[in-house]
Amino acid sequence: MTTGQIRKALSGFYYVYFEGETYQTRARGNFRNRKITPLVGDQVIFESQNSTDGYLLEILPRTNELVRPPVANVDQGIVVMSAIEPKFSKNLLDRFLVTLEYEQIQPIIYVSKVDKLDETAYQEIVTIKKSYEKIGYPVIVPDFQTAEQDLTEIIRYFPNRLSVFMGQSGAGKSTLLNKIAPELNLETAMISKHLGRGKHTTRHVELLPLYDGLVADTPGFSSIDFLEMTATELPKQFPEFVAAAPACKFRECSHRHEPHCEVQRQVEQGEITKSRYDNYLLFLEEIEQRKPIYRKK
Ligand SMILES: Nc1nc2c(ncn2[C@@H]2O[C@H](COP(=O)(O)OP(=O)(O)OP(=O)(O)O)[C@@H](O)[C@H]2O)c(=O)[nH]1
Ligand SMILES: [Zn+2]
Repeated sequence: MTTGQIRKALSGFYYVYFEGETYQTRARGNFRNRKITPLVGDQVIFESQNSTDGYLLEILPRTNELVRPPVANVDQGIVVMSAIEPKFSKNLLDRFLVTLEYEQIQPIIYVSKVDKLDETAYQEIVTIKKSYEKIGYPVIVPDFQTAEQDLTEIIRYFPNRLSVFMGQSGAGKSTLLNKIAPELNLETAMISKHLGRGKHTTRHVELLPLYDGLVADTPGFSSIDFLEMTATELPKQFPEFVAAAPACKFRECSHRHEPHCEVQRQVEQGEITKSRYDNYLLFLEEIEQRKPIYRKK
């Protein structure tokens, strides 16, 4: 018995990596009955006499699991946001960030297509970068003058981590990944949207080695609804609210109507970015409206 990691799942087989070797395994019958589906990224206990006839015996506890792509134990999400075409959306960015925080995945923000901006629009992106860095998020914006992609800045986040790229369609995910690792030739693999569309392609995910880390060859969710999060969990996904909350008068402050709310005070003072707070209110409303509403007639 050995502990390894599932790096690929295909047609009922799980490919487990252990010390430089890959073992083809299946889930044991009694294992399947427990209704746990093994996921790529899982740390597993397996047994194998050779490289093709192994069995999965147990899945070790996960830190998280994504549905799209189906990957467990994700360490970081590279959120690719295009500066233009499609237009930069703080609403979308905050959706990604909230979801990643909820899954305990470290976000890295990368802004693409800045070479298409004029000086004024570029400065707006720089302002946005500063406001998110103040919260604690790494934001990578390529240099305007040279339009050089400073890849070293992003590459240093890869070692020893499992990364998933995400961002809306056309944001530049495959373009970026191909620049980072041309040898992976991900052009086709990353185009997830084409997979489900009538082509008889089996949807599968694979973890590929990249700069001493791993990257999922399929990008993450492109649009997000907060299906599981509750209204009380939402403010906990905004690090700057979490930092301010101990100074709120009420312990479970929703930072909305309560008096002596530190979050609202910091928004008024300009210490917390207004757009973050406005998006928080929008998301809160979305979560609340998800529940059935009973109205008196
Ligand atoms: N000028 C410029 N164009 C870019 C940049 N990044 C991506 N593009 C272009 O934007 C388009 C979309 O880029 P992709 O890399 O396919 O985007 P994607 O996020 O993988 O898109 P989906 O596959 O739809 O999810 C392509 O035509 C790219 O050439 C950039 O930094 N600058
Ligand atoms: Zn408050």
